Amino acid sequence: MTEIEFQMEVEVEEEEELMQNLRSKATELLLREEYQDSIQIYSQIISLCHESISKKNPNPIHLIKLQKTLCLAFSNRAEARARLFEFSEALKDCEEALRIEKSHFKTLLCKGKILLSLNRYNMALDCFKAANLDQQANENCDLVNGFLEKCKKLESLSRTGQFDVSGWVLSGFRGKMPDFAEYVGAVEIKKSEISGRGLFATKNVECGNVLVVTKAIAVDRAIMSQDGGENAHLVIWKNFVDKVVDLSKKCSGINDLISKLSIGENEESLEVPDIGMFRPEVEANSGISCEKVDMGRMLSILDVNSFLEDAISAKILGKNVDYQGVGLWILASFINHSCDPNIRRLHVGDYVVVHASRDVKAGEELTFAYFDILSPLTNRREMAKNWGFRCKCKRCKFEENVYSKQEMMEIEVVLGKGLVDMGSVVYRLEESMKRLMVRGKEKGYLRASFWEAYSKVFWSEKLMRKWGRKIPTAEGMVDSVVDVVGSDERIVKVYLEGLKRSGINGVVEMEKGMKFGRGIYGKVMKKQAMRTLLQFGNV
Ligand SMILES: C[S@@+](CC[C@H](N)C(=O)[O-])C[C@H]1O[C@@H](n2cnc3c(N)ncnc32)[C@H](O)[C@@H]1O
Repeated sequence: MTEIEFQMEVEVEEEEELMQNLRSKATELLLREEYQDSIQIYSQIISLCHESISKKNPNPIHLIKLQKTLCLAFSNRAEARARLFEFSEALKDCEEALRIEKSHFKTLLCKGKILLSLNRYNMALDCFKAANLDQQANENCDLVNGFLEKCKKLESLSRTGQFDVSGWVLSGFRGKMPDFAEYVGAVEIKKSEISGRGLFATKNVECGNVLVVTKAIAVDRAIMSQDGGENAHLVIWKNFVDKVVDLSKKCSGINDLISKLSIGENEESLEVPDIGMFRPEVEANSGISCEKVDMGRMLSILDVNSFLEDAISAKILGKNVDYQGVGLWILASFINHSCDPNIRRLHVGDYVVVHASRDVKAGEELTFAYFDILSPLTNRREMAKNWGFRCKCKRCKFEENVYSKQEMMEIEVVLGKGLVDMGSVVYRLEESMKRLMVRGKEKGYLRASFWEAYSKVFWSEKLMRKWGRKIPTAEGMVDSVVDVVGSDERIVKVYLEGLKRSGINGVVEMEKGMKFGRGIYGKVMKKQAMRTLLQFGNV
């Protein structure tokens, strides 16, 4: 061996030792979940490898070792970056690793998982299929097969929208939560007559059909103690805001989407985004966001667009009624409120499922209720005010008009006092509607507003004995209210109680009950599960 050759061998040995030390350090940091620091060390390894490879005449065996080290460093840096939601950078690292070793098992798994997070189910499937051809797949058979199955299922769900939570509901919400994928059905975003932009149906939609399924950008939840009060709400809100801000800083795609949301002012001048950008399989901007987050604007956006998971979600998650959650579901944020809505939302895990709560015609704006709409106009105005707007829906416009009549005002005042015979409130309202010639849908509007009075009468045998003959039947009242506000558990329960009392329990009546159930839960729930949730009798 010449002096030069000896010198080169020493250098190679020293370099290999240095690499080995760096690799151990980076792996340790990765395992300790100190991703940022591990990224730095992997970057150092990558630079060292590039330097050595670019030297003239490297020893072929050493070159192979360097390529292996480089491939692994790219792969591990991708893993760390993916953990930090730096998906675009992570994908670039995966490409570099796969350029060196086309079928690098670990990298293919990492790339597949990133693509799954980005809702690109088909491309993820290709990655896991390629990984399955590698020798290492034999030792990781269950893992790879699990991913392959998951991709196929999510791809099919995102294409067909045929979600089903029945099994989970029937198991009492125990066991594995059903799989959900992003789904964008027959909808588009357009200018709305209500305010700014809104979501619209592009086809006729049957009651219960799923229109959108989308995952929260961030959500925070807690079980409220009895005396938790204001403080507990503030803690949830703060955690939620922190999560959104953190994500916006890390991912420019998310930051871009959030910046399209309304701050509740000048909505008419806002850009109308193409629905295509919300579809799964679409390449989103997943780069690192360099922009600083404007906290004032962010807080206004979250104030206007975040939703509380409502009571049914608590039921769906099997938690108690003190359970509270707040989240941001971007596509759902384009949906306006109406007191005459045609869709409902159901929360399952981090997903919100939006479905038609009655039959919808192509071109109709899709609206859901931001707050309890089975309440009088004055209360609804108050709730809309808390949301920062004055409701411009058809029902509010009609009721504002009717309330100029003294007798209607008086009925609302009496209802507000509470301690009156609710039968007399219902009777007065029905008589006033006759006198004022209120008909059809408008009757439903007012009955929905005075729901509290109607339901108290229908639930009380005593009041029914006294007023039953003078007021409409429970079935008639339910039909006209569902016609305007869509289904609601409280309405269906009154309907079922009415059937029980009258002893009518026929197929037609139960079919109708099922249709109401589909309006509440959507077609994600089959008959048996719906019966359980609504506590249908022996149907
Ligand atoms: C979640 S955003 C709905 C989408 C919004 N229109 C947009 O263009 O981004 C909520 C905001 O929409 C407006 N909005 C929603 N429903 C409304 C209604 N019924 N009447 C008036 N404004 C409404 C209010 O400004 C509210 O703060």
